[in-house]
Amino acid sequence: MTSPVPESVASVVLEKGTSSGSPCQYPYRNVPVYVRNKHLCICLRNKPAEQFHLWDFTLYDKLLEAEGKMSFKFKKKDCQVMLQGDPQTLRTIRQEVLALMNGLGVEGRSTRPQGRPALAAKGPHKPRQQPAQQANPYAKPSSSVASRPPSRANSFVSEPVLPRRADLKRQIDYHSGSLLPPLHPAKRNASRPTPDEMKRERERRDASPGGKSDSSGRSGRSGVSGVSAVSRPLALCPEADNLTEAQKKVVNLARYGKNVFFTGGAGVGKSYLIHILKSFIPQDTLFVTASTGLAACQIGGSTIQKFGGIQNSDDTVDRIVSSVTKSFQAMQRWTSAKTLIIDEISMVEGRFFQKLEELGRRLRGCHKPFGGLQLLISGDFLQLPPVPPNDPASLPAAAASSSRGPPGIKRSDSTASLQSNASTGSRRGVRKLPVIFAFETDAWRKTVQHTVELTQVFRQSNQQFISILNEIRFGNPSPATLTLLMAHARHLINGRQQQQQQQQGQSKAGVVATKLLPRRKEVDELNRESLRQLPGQTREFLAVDNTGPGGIDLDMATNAPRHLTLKKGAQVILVKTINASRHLVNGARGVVTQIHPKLLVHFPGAAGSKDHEINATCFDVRVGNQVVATRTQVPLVLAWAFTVHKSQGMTIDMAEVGLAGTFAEGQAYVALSRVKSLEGLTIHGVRDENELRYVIRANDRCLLYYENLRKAANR
Ligand SMILES: Nc1ncnc2c1ncn2[C@@H]1O[C@H](COP(=O)(O)OP(=O)(O)OP(=O)(O)O)[C@@H](O)[C@H]1O
Repeated sequence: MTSPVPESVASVVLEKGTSSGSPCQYPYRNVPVYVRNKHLCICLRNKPAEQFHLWDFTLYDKLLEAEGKMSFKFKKKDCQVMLQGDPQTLRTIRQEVLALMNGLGVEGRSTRPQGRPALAAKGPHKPRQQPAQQANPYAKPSSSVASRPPSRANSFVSEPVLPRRADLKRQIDYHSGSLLPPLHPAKRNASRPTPDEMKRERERRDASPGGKSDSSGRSGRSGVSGVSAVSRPLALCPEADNLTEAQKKVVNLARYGKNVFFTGGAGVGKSYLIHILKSFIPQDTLFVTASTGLAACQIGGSTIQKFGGIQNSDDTVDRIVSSVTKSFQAMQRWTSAKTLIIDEISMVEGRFFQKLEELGRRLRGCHKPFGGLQLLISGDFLQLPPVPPNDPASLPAAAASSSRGPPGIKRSDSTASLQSNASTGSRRGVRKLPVIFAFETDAWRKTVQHTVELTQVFRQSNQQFISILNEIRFGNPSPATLTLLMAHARHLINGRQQQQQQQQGQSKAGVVATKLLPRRKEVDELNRESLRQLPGQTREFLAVDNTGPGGIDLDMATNAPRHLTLKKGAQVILVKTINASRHLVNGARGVVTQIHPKLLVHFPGAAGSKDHEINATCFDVRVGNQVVATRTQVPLVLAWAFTVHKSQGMTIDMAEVGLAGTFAEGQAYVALSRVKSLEGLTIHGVRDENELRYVIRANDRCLLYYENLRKAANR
């Protein structure tokens, strides 16, 4: 029996079919809704509670979080329940219902549609029929179509099915807006160009002025290119109107089910694009992931390991397959996914990427790369590299047997890495292997069909600063750049200038520049010490965690701290967008102005001059559509200092970058590119231009990769 949820109150509309065929709606405002005794109960005023037995019905539920709406369709009773209320309440109700149905072994379906549920106008909802060609996930694929796995008693989700490319395309096109209706497969084939036509089209484009950079847009008019429809106007979300041509190209390739890698320097809008992609790809088959928990948190996804149900990425593929197939949920993710987004690919180790590709094929029972999953990959290989894996030869025998990399990887002979991760390794007596980037693997070559380079920088507007950062990205700063950067080095500033600079830094109502440092230990110490030195009382904020059945490490999976101590005057940064229209966005810097009775923070960049009250908010850890764990905490962290790794993906108003101890290629670039302007930047930890030159490093193989990319684009 499930415990009641008495505090769940929502506005309810019951829609019941009538004998005449037209449905009738019965609205009720703010009534208790809860799950009890295997029923979804709705307490109606002056009436017996409406009870929907979860055993009897096939249930299709829809949750529109942004609009605070959810609907359940009880197919056998020809009835729909539409709920409107606080998203958190709706989520709780939904989780209760689904958990109970799961326990009961009731069949149902969870969907997250793109549009509003047009419940009154339409007849009973019919789930889209999927082609029944599920492969046996337990067997190595011998052919693309295998037998269906035995159905599971405890399933509330219909049998997972293999996506077919044609269905995937149709679905993406359909959901992306009315402007792009589903194409008949025959028509699509008719419009698919032959290699000769493609060649002619390329020549035509190259001959036209500006044709190369504009391939996404005008080329489509000829109707010859494989992405011919790309010239159609986009009907996605309002932000899509602002997309650059290159960003639009990514969107259109994604709409056509292509595997795309979109890359570019810091601040070119890669994460922004992911939000756009999320707005039109069907949510029930889309999984948004990133290489690290923090990066995943920024785009509302999970880590790639979490998606794949991978406990230890050093394990062999055989071992991972055997553990994943024991987890129904992990299997369900692998088989129900049609599109997988991977952000911050630069930090995904090549051997692991190769394993993922094999896992995709084996677990989905399909010989195509990644088992036919559509991959949308984002990142910049000139930013932070992957952590080098352990050398199996230096591990104890048992561990070593599980760490051998998969075949199909082009061995790199050297990595000119500055990484002293070797030092971490050697501390434990474990050697590290040279890093292999994802783009160096066979899996990459087989999978990635299109690469789009985004070049327009949005984070910075000053052209001089943009070109300085570009030089740094490619590890090749000119003498003029080094001189200019050294002018921002703190130790060169005499006392008076330093004081002025501090005053400038603090002119924004007590907010000081955030220090970006290479190592976590220094960062923790600095934050602790700065807080200790502040006078006044402290107030503690403890997170309320729900780690879910998997016992997720919420420190890794969310940006919110388990334990936050604040004082009046503490430097803080918002780690979640709480009100975008008032610029209270993830990354906004502020200073605490009151801790009792309310927590007030002044954000100089926010709309309005008043201090803003900050309350605890819920951080969801999602795997695909499902919230698997939550942390409720005040969305702030101390911001005197941050690690460079943690800052990847952030925009920071004022930063003081500590370059001493920089250990990874691309690390200096990530740190320096967080600020919007040179005025917001101070550098320390380097004494002269030679030292500065030394820490600005880019990986040679990545440089070559981008050089080849440019050559190919210009060809
Ligand atoms: N087409 C666009 N129109 C307007 N603003 C944009 C556009 N694309 C990106 N931006 C803005 O540019 C800023 C940087 O974008 P974003 O964080 O997505 O860059 P990024 O490429 O992911 O950077 P990083 O590599 O540092 O993570 C954000 O404030 C974002 O809102």
